[in-house]
Amino acid sequence: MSENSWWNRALKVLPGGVDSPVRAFGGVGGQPVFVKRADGPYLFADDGTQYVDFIGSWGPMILGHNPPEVTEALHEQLSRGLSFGMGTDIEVELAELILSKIPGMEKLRLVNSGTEATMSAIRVARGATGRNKIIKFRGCYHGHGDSFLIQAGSGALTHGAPSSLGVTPGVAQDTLIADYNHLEQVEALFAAHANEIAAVIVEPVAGNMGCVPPKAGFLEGLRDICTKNGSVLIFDEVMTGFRVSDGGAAKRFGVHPDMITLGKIVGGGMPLAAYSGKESLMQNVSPLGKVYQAGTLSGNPMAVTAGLAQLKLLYKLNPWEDLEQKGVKLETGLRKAAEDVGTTVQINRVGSMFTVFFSKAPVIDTETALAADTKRFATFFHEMLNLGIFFPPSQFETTFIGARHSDEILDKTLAAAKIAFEKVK
Ligand SMILES: Cc1ncc(COP(=O)(O)O)c(C=O)c1O
Ligand SMILES: NCC(=O)CCC(=O)O
Repeated sequence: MSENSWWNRALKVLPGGVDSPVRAFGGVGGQPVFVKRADGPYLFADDGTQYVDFIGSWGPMILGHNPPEVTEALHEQLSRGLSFGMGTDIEVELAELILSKIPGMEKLRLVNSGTEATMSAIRVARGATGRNKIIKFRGCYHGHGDSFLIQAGSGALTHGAPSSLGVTPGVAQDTLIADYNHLEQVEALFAAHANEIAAVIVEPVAGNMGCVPPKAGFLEGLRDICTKNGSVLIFDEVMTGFRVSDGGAAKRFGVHPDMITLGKIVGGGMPLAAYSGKESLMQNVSPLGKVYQAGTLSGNPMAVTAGLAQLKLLYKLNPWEDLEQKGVKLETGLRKAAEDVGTTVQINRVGSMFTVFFSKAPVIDTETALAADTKRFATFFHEMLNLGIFFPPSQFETTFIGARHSDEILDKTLAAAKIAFEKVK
């Protein structure tokens, strides 16, 4: 590696060489890949190497890279201008489309990242209830807002810093923690903090400690507890929205929260996210109400164009059943490949989200996720990468299947996995 390689140059100017920790290969070692371009199901590194992309920009690229419908819409919008700082017809169209698809949501506000969406949602919940505390789950990740960097998942878990420095004790004391899938802990927190809890925020399918599905009754139980206690139930669907069904996790599981945050897919690969809620909650948002939230680039026309074009294409193609079948094929195939070489793995999957855990026991919460063998995962990851298959570089992330992962690609992935499992054994 030359002194003047991009990685060496990056290390000199970007902390850890990256703009987001999960890109640094901290959980698997080795040097991160620099990507030059992407097309359909593939990423191309700056040295020209082609990889099958199972990261999908960490979720957004459910239809693969550069669908012509999205690219053409962006070219057209580009000729009209990049940002206006005023309302647009397309933001209204996007809001109408989202609200027509996501059950129970009556109003939304567009923002630039999932982090902004969740930060704003809890502000609304606090404003509406006049209460300060929230409950979040250990190993769930809701972006990097201060209130959420307590026992957080994703890069925080991967890099061994689930609770970040720089979050004041004053903020931290208002975030109560329970274990995912452990309703009794939520009940205990409500018993100990009656009338203090503004909101419970949850990833309806956890994706940031690896993929961990909700146990039967868990989401329903949260719904009941929040209703009983006058607390706001927030589904953070930044990852699951438009992915686990055509109406996200709320529709897939038939449980209806009071607020839903969206990101990733909703922006089609551009910086766009949203928080949504019942009218009674969203009427608190400024300028209608007294909860302030704003943004110079919120509803940016380029981002809205990408999001709108991808969502329209998504509903036209209706890929969810096909994604489920691809998921089944990968899950069964991976399980068989592991069995064939005599290695034990746990494969958790919900629709097109899955994680291969190098673990002997089922993974149902953070404790069991952390019991996985991250060294074996690292070997598996690098073997797959060498064979041209790019899985997320951490045991505690979710692998995303996309509509452009053809049968042939899935077969190639399974063949690679068998070789990789053999090496890990
Ligand atoms: C469930 C969930 N919520 C929130 C976020 C934060 O979104 P962003 O990275 O766009 O700030 C993420 C991913 O990063 C996520 O997976
Ligand atoms: N599952 C984790 C993410 O999607 C986060 C991506 C990032 O922070 O770069």
